[in-house]
Amino acid sequence: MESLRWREGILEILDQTRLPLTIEYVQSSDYLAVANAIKSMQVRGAPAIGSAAAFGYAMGAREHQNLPREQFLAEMQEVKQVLASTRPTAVNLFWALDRMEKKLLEVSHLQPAEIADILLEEAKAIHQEDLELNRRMGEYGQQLIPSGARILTHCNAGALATAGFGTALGVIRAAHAAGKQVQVYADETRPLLQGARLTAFELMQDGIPVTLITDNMAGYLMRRGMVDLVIVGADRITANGDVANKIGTYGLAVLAKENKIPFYVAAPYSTVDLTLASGDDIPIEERDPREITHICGQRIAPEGVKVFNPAFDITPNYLIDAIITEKGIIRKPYKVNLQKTYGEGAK
Ligand SMILES: CSC[C@H]1O[C@H](OP(=O)(O)O)[C@H](O)[C@@H]1O
Repeated sequence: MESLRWREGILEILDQTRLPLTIEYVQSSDYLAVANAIKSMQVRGAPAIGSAAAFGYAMGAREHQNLPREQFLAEMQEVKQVLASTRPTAVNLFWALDRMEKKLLEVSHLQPAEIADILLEEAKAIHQEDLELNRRMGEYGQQLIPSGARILTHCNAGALATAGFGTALGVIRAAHAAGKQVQVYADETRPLLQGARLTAFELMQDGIPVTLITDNMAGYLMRRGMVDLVIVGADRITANGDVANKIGTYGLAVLAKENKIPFYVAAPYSTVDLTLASGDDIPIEERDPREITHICGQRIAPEGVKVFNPAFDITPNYLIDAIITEKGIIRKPYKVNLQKTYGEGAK
């Protein structure tokens, strides 16, 4: 099951708002449709958002390819701005758009139609690269997974959040494939239930033992010695190793520290943002109050109740035991080791 796929000139997006009950690919015919799919979370998950935006940018180029070059280039700035305005926290969105714009500028001397073809190939390359990175990350990360491990995870950092295989779930898949008999506790992850709807779905499809719990049960399991490690994804990792991830991640990290349980983050280079010094600098998306007052369209809270709905939180670096990447396992001191791995001049 792919979060998105390019089929005969059309971007098909798996509508994750309808999973797991309905498996439906929606066809996005233009970049505005892709922007709406990102904003409405039909496609979600940091790397998947990056891929979708890359294809959206390429589709924008195709839509405008009959314009004179100067007008074409001007329109492409609007395309980038619309896609960049969809969600603020996952840096993969901006990483992908910057990479697409860089490619555009490299070939801006060509005819718009030629540029559009080149941009489509770049979007395909971003998508394929993410899949390859996830598999590499999985191989490195599974070295941290003892046989028989009972793993707690939060939200969905699986194939549905990426171009395939997953980041945190990619590590779990690789451990399972290596014969390590892992079992997973999946936080349901209020308010949008990515854990209940997506992670449980993915792991059951793969035959990986998964038990669904509510978010407020995590502490109970950890204190009772039912969890050997926690592994989550990320939406942005800053230069000092602070991590933005789905709301509730910070609480899990505190509970893990309190119970002396290893806490791991899995993410590719496109999630690392060395331009930000710390997690305090990461914009945190606030979403529609209806995501909290309603479930499946059914009101569960009083009309008019005040709501606060931050979609992410920040886990400070001292609570993170290792960051699993496609280049290996990164440990403290994160500022030094992230710079060494991803900074200027890194190999
Ligand atoms: C592999 S990154 C997945 C990451 O994205 C999720 O957020 P959302 O579902 O709102 O896009 C969550 O933070 C996951 O850890």
